[in-house]
Amino acid sequence: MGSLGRASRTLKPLKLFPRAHTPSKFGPFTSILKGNEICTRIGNNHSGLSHGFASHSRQSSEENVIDLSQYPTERIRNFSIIAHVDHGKSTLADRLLELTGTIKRGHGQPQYLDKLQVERERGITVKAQTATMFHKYNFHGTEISEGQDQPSFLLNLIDTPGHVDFSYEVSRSLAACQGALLVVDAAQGVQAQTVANFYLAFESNLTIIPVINKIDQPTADPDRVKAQLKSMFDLDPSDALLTSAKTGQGLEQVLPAVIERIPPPPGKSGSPLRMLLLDSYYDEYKGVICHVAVVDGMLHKGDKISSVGTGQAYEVFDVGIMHPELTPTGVLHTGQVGYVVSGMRSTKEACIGDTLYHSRSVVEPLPGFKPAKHMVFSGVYPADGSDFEALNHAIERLTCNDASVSVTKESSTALGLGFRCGFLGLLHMDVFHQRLEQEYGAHVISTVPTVPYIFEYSDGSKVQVQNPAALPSNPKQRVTACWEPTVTATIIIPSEYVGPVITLCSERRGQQLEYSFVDRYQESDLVKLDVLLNGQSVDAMATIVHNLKAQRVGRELVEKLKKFIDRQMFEITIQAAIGSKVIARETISAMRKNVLAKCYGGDVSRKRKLLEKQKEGKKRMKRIGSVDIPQEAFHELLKVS
Ligand SMILES: Nc1nc2c(ncn2[C@@H]2O[C@H](COP(=O)(O)OP(=O)(O)OP(=O)(O)O)[C@@H](O)[C@H]2O)c(=O)[nH]1
Repeated sequence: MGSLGRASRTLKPLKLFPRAHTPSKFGPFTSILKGNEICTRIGNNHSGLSHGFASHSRQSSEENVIDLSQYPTERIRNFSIIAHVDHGKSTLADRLLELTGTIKRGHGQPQYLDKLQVERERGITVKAQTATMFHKYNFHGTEISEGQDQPSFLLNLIDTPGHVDFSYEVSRSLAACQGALLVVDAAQGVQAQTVANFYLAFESNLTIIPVINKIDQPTADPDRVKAQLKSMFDLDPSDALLTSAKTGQGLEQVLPAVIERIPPPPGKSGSPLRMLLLDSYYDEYKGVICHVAVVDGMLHKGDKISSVGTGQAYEVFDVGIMHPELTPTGVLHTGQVGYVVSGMRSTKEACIGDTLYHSRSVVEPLPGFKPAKHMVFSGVYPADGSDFEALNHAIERLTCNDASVSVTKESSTALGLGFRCGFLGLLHMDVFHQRLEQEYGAHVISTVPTVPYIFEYSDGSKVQVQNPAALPSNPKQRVTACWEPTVTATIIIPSEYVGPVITLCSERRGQQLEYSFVDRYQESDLVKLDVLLNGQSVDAMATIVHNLKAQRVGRELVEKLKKFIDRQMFEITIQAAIGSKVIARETISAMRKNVLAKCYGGDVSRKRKLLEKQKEGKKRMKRIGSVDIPQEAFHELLKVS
């Protein structure tokens, strides 16, 4: 589809905040923002500082204060919060952290887990973040004897991004979870990323708890959203939690639902250690800090561990949980999610999806993650050619925290040495550039983004081209065929947007393969079935039926009516008709009133007169058609289909 223009994706407007500190170019800088309780650092070359926690682990005197041995797998729940963009994941995460006392209420920093500067400026989550919470809860209402405390649960919450460009973060997060809160905006309802994230969770066999959020909005329509959840995902509407992360309404149901409905992690504590490397980032002082999920076994500080991916061995210097900052615990048990510092110095050592295990044991590697699929490629060059090495260093550090970017070195006659980077989308590319600048002070020039093409040359060879410079200037001379990536997409939109969307698609050379209504209207042979009483159509009884069923329905209708309409002083004909064609008919004979009953004796002419009068009356009533139809007849008609 050609190189992608910026307009092809909706980017969130950049909210610019005054920058109190301008990072010196590629040099270290540290600024300290103070919240009510937690002091968070941000900075450029303390890449961990960009997460707000790397250099701010809790005091080592706190080590072992949290006794993780109290949390066997039955008392652990690992869950992600997934949703479409802006449906309130991070705000809900804030409330849960407050509810469990993990952060102070009114900590002064909304969307606490959105720690990157780029996240705060753009108001979107780009990195999944884990936080460990502790919550006392009476599971299944188990009886608790007097003086005995409610059992405490260890809950690992992973807040994930909503934008499609960061869905790699979502799929990695789900690998550490057994359940997910599927948050849906009560006014907007199910959106594109709700569907995509639902299927990610569904395919990972996670327990999905629907949370209809923002119920405080005047346009909230939770019933409509429940119906969507049922029709699109077959989620039971009665399972949905109704919340407002803004006002706090309904939040008290969330953690009980997490504990009751999501199963504990399935790992085996007696088996040799297996840890899944979920994420990593680089800290100037500690080296690479790995986020891990302990699938089996147990990890202690001082243990020797090895990587399946690289075969290298390390000693564990520090181990702990994110509560919500790095909190050393000295140990991690089966099912727990935490961090490990083991002296890895380069990003190449921390391969996301890798299995870490005790050096002398033999283990089956964990499945890991599918490699990221790069959709957009662009060249990244230092603005000043002499800064190539510094840029190299910065990109290496940043890719440690964003494993979904592919990087290869390249050179350009005009720009010198640089890198060709693959991204998951244009927003991803934009965010990567912004992070390079904000966290590493790198000033870069990026080339026009392009999708990967395939070219076939006259010698029969096929090459994937991610850089226009790789093509000969007159491709016609040597290129025999070329291919561009396409997708077969299903676009679901409200009818008022159909026109503009079709225009947009055709502008992008999209071909419309099929067009249909989601609520599945289809051409049908329908007829109006009239009910006539004494030849007069009763509009309230008319119905629209399929032509094939008309005969049967018509017959049933007239039979039912015959049972429910009382005999009257005149004959009643009941007919079912399609247009002028009568398809069923019944008759209710007249009641014969004995008008001569009081006529004792008397002459014949008087009796005849009375009978004539009766006949006239019947005719009049029949003509007017005032047939009394009891209420039940209408009810019974509803049952005919
Ligand atoms: N009225 C109302 N607004 C809410 C509620 N929850 C969140 N918001 C607002 O919705 C906006 C988006 O909230 P976030 O928590 O950042 O949403 P998110 O799903 O984490 O967004 P991404 O991470 O970018 O996908 C913010 O302005 C919140 O203040 C709610 O329950 N009611």
